[in-house]
Formats: sequence, structure tokens, C-alpha cells
Amino acid sequence: MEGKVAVITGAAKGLGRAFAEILLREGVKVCLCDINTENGRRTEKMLQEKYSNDRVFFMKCDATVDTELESTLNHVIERYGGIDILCNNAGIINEMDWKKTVAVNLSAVIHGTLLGLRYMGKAAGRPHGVIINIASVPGAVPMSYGPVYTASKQGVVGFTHSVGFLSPNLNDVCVNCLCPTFVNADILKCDESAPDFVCSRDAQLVEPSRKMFDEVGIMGPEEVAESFLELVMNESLSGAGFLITRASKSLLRMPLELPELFDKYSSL
Ligand SMILES: NC(=O)C1=CN([C@@H]2O[C@H](COP(=O)(O)OP(=O)(O)OC[C@H]3O[C@@H](n4cnc5c(N)ncnc54)[C@H](O)[C@@H]3O)[C@@H](O)[C@H]2O)C=CC1
Ligand SMILES: CCCCC/C=C\C=C\C(=O)C/C=C\C/C=C\CCCC(=O)O
Repeated sequence: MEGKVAVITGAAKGLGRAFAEILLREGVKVCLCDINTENGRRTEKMLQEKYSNDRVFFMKCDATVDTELESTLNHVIERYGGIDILCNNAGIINEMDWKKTVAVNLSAVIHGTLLGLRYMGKAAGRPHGVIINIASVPGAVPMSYGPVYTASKQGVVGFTHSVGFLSPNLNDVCVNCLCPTFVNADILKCDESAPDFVCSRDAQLVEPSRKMFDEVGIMGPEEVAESFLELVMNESLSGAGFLITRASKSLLRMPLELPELFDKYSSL
């Protein structure tokens, strides 16, 4: 991993910051992208003090703005010579502004992946590349208090499974996704005063789910980061999704209800 270059969207805090930190620990150079400059600069300072100024930097980037994402990747290539790891992590839960939720959680992930396939691996004259898209458990099961969030994450899982089948042969880039259960991050607050963290306000739907926190448990971002690192280092898997719970990590096969069909056609 020493000397590799990574770009992580939504890296100013939460899971994205934990992914950045574990890669830095392994000797990777990291570009932290986020829409939030204040948090981004704070995280940049903290990580530069720990790992050195030239191995990590922040770039303000709204992942939903096509030109910003593309110019960010170009900037990283100019600065570090290429990109080896791309994590499309930025995500929100906002059931009211559903178009924004789809834009951040799904469209930006699709665009990021397509750019990654162009700027990484064979297409860019680079060695093997890795793209990790961050989905969630609702990528595989319905989440009643967040139908739009669920749709966006199922889109990420379906897109990743599809694009990841061919990408290793075509581009020498593996594309996989992670589906963690609850992680201790601001997104869980569902705080009405923070417009981007709004889930369904229907108490009948939300309250039972709060009880689920106790049953399912809430992981620390650094626990998920360990699984993230494993997947980054795995050069044989592509088009896969990993379900990550506190107790275990398992491969998520799609389409869930048609495993035989999946086996028959997955090599096409
Ligand atoms: N926290 C949880 O329980 C779980 C979170 N996830 C997913 O993990 C990913 C990271 O979320 P968390 O760290 O939990 O949330 P978080 O709210 O702590 O961090 C999300 C980051 O994304 C940034 N962001 C939002 N919109 C952006 C945009 N348009 N462009 C660039 N950056 C943007 C925010 O400024 C923030 O820094 C999301 O995709 C989320 O859906 C998945 C499973 C569970
Ligand atoms: C009660 C308020 C919940 C707020 C949740 C906010 C964000 C959640 C983000 C996630 O990505 C959720 C991650 C895992 C969900 C785990 C299980 C879902 C089961 C669906 C259900 O029965 O509701």
C-alpha cells in the first residue's frame, strides 16, 4: 500500500475520515474531499500533524457537481501522479429533499465510479486500481423510515454488482461496495435542525427503529474501516458487496432471491 494514492468523498468526518486514517496508517497518500470546508480543514490539520503535510490534503468538492468531482480527480493526478483507490463515500439521509438524496447517494457514486474507471488502472496506464462504494444495509433490505435512502443504496449495490463484473478485465480496476449496519456518526442523529440529516418524521416508523439500535448495536467508524482496508487490499474480488455488522462480515449476493440465476450468468 505504501505510496498508493487515494481519494475519498465525504471524508471530513465519520466513516470517510476513518477510511482516510486507516489508509494513511498503511502509507497511502490521501485526498480528503468534502462539501464542508470547516470540518474538512480541521480533519486535514489533524491528519497532517499525525502523518505529515505532503501525504494528506483537503479539497472542497461537492460530489454532486460533475465538474467539481472531475477537476478534483485531475488535481490529485497532477499532485500525486495518479489515483489507485477511490472511495465514493459521501452520503446523506434526507427523505424530504429526495432528489438531493438520490443525487448525493447514487448519482455521485455512479459518476465517481465512471470517472474512476477512466482515470485509474489500465485506461490511465496505471497499475491495479480499487473503487469502493459505500452503500448500507438498506442496500439489501427495506428500511421503513427511509424509502428514498433505501432506493439510493439499492441503486449503489445494483450498480456496483453490475459494473464490477467486467471492470477487472477491461480496466484492471475492482469495484466493490460495503453495507455497514449502524455506525456512530452524525447521520444517525436524524436531527431536524440539520437539514441534510432528516429521516421520515413519522414517529410510528422511527421509534421502533430507535429500539433497533440496541438490538443491532452501533459500530465505531474504525471497526468498519478495518473491513474497508481488507477490501481495498483484496485484488480478486469485484462486483461484490459486504454486509458488515458488529458480529460478522458476509458477502452479499445479488439478486438475493435468485442465487442460481446469479451463478449461471455472473460470468457473462
Ligand atoms: N452512519 C451510519 O449508520 C451508516 C452510514 N452509511 C453510509 O456511510 C457514508 C458516510 O456516512 P457517515 O460517515 O455515517 O455520515 P456523516 O454525516 O458523518 O459524514 C458524511 C460526510 O459527507 C459529506 N457530504 C455530504 N454531502 C456531500 C456532497 N454532496 N459532496 C461531498 N461531501 C458531502 C458531509 O459533509 C459529511 O462530512 C454515507 O454514504 C452513509 O450513507 C452506511 C451505513 C451506516
Ligand atoms: C431511528 C432513526 C434512524 C436514523 C437512521 C439514520 C441513518 C441510517 C443510516 C444507515 O445507513 C442505516 C444502517 C443500517 C440499518 C440497519 C438495519 C435496517 C433495518 C431496516 C428496518 O427494519 O428499519
